[in-house]
Amino acid sequence: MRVGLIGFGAIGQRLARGLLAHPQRVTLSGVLVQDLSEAQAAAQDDLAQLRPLLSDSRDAWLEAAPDLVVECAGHTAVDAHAVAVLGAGCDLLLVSVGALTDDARYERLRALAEAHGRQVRLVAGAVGGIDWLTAARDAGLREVVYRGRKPPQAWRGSPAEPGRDLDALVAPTRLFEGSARQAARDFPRNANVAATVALATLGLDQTRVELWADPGVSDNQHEIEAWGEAGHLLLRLDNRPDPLNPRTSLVTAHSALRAVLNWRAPLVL
Ligand SMILES: NC(=O)C1=CN([C@@H]2O[C@H](COP(=O)(O)OP(=O)(O)OC[C@H]3O[C@@H](n4cnc5c(N)ncnc54)[C@H](OP(=O)(O)O)[C@@H]3O)[C@@H](O)[C@H]2O)C=CC1
Ligand SMILES: O=C([O-])CC(=O)C(=O)O
Repeated sequence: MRVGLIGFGAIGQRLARGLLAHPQRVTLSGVLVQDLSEAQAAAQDDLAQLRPLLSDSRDAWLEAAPDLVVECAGHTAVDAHAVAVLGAGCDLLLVSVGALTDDARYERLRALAEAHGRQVRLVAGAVGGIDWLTAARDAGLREVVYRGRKPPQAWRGSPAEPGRDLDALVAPTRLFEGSARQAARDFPRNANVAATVALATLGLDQTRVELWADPGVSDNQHEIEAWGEAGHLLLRLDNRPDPLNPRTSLVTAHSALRAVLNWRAPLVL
């Protein structure tokens, strides 16, 4: 299977490294980047072999004929490239799940995938339990809450920063309380998982979200609680941040890698 990537940041680099470790199962067809010289500089050591595969031209990158494209670049990249990728006949794995808080975009991508006989899949990413949640949804769910808790510096550059000295926080501070739709829209680099949990369960408007900056934690904590006919789920993950981008959990790239390797595997777990 030929796999193309969009984005070569923390997730893209870690995922590329993982794909290169499975040459018998996947071939990296190309990496679409925004800033070519920055990407060339990032492609060091074991990633140096990727330099010829980096491209800032979507047409040239698509000419390498990926079967599957993994988006790991952000909401604006979904906006810019998802339609063209599906139009070119590729499957699409989205990491920036929060981009689907736009209902029109969601429906457009779904319809395009259907028209081309392709699939859009959403990565589980930084969270777990999505299998239980989707099964419990079919059994009947009443209430779902997602709580995200990260160190203060992980919220830099987000709407929580203006008017707040993140470095001076001495106690856990709630930055947001509301719907998953609003959380994922307002915090596009921190709350994609709010959209993932919501899309797997009660939907973007019925799933409740709290986001916290907590000077007492060093991991990215994700807590999911759900009540329904199938029972009660209480799940907490203490995710190591990716050193390249501390607002992103290190496991996210591995979740994308697992999804790619499972795409056509004869036996999947
Ligand atoms: N589902 C999940 O569990 C998670 C989802 N995410 C999502 O994944 C995204 C990527 O995360 P991460 O790798 O840590 O972020 P990084 O900021 O480390 O890397 C993103 C890279 O994508 C590049 N980029 C941005 N727009 C485009 C574009 N249109 N075409 C090509 N490249 C582009 C950026 O370039 P530049 O620096 O020039 O902007 C940057 O190099 C996040 O923005 C978030 O939306 C993140 C964590 C968890
Ligand atoms: O990686 C994480 O911990 C979660 C994250 O940033 C997101 O959902 O956007």
